[in-house]
Amino acid sequence: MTGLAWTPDSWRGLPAAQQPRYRDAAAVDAALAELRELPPLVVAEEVDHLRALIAEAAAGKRFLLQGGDCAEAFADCRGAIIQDKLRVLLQMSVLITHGGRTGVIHLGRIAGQYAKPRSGDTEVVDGREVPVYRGDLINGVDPDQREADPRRLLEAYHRAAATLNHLRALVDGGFADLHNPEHWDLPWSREDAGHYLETLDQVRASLDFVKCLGGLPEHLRTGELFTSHEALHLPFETALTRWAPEKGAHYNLGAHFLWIGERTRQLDGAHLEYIRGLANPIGLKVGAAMTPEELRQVLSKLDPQRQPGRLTLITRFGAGKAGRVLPGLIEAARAEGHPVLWSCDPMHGNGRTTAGGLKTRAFGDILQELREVADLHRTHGSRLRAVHFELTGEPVTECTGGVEGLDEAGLERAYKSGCDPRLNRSQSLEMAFLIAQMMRRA
Ligand SMILES: O=C[C@H](O)[C@H](O)COP(=O)(O)O
Ligand SMILES: C=C(OP(=O)(O)O)C(=O)O
Repeated sequence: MTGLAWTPDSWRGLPAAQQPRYRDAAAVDAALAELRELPPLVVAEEVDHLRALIAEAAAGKRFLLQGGDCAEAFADCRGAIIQDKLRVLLQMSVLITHGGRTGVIHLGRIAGQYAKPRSGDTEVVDGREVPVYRGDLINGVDPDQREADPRRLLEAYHRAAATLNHLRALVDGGFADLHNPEHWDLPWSREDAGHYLETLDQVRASLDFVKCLGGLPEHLRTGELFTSHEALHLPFETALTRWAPEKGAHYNLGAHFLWIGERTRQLDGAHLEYIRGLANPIGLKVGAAMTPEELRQVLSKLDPQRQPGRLTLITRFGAGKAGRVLPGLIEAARAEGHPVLWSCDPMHGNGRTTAGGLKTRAFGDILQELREVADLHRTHGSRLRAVHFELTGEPVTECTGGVEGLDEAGLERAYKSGCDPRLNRSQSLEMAFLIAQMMRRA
């Protein structure tokens, strides 16, 4: 699996973008040494299982739903918040399953999504220039806590472990049971819910029917949940990388799935070097600047064996831009024979800042990109079998639009994200209804 001369440390010495600068190098080394000894958060068997499921999605037999916070906050490592995140993913999953007549893989941006790449090194808060917030793994969102702090490396591990422990308990304890009525309280009035109610009634009827037949088999009843985060902080990720002797391969066992972001995917950079040797299924963000030739080179680096389930290409172009770029990329992947899973992240190309300085995204732009990308795949003989969203189960006000008609003036009401705006629960569910409709029509 590993390429020539790859080791978990072979990225060192290559240019590594977006790495924090710490003042106390000895404290970083001590934290990393401790991390290397701590138990892994996931096991290689689960990772292999996810890779097999992703291979099925790429072959059109499943659908991958990846979603969660932009930047998980340590302070949000709380039962109710974790439960809300799981609930919204599961609700979306049921709608997509129903609409697409397909099994859904649940992949949270959760239990480790603590590091953020940023456009600049500093920002101005209340008239003061401070280092930019890079995620709780590195510094604090509070402008007085912006120095990179090595103690956060261990804190991140422990918060991720606690989050994952709670998620596993919820799933094992039946919270993920599709029949559970608590999943089905919609956040809208009957009027607002409009024609979604009809779909919901059909979903309910289907679940009742299955119940009459004796219920779903065990493996379908408790939805599995996998974890993912951006592999950004390379020393941290390396410390969570383990040799699995029974598999003869290296795995990052800090999450089931890791991805490389748009800002760190340089061909000769440290991030691609690090990730290429892992046995995990991996993702790569693909922005509008990616050329077919560059994609060919990336594919041969990350998936030389053309392994099903290995690579998910997560496009993030912005509404109105996919038509110019995507057909060439689809053709390049096909010509090279890579069995990639195509995913659409309609969030990261659609950000803008309001006059009042809040980062937001419009529900309409997000939906437009999703529709454009799905159509382009269809017309170019490819298939979109995955989506990637920044979302939360909480009633935040960060993105505009949706059934509730949130406008810019309403954003300040409950704006919580430390970095980019997320779909709230209502907007996430509406998006799932619309994805389900799209799939049914297709
Ligand atoms: O989530 C993605 C990036 O971290 C984020 O969009 C960067 O935001 P910035 O341009 O404000 O730094
Ligand atoms: C930073 C992210 O995305 P991108 O690399 O696509 O900008 C992200 O998904 O958190």
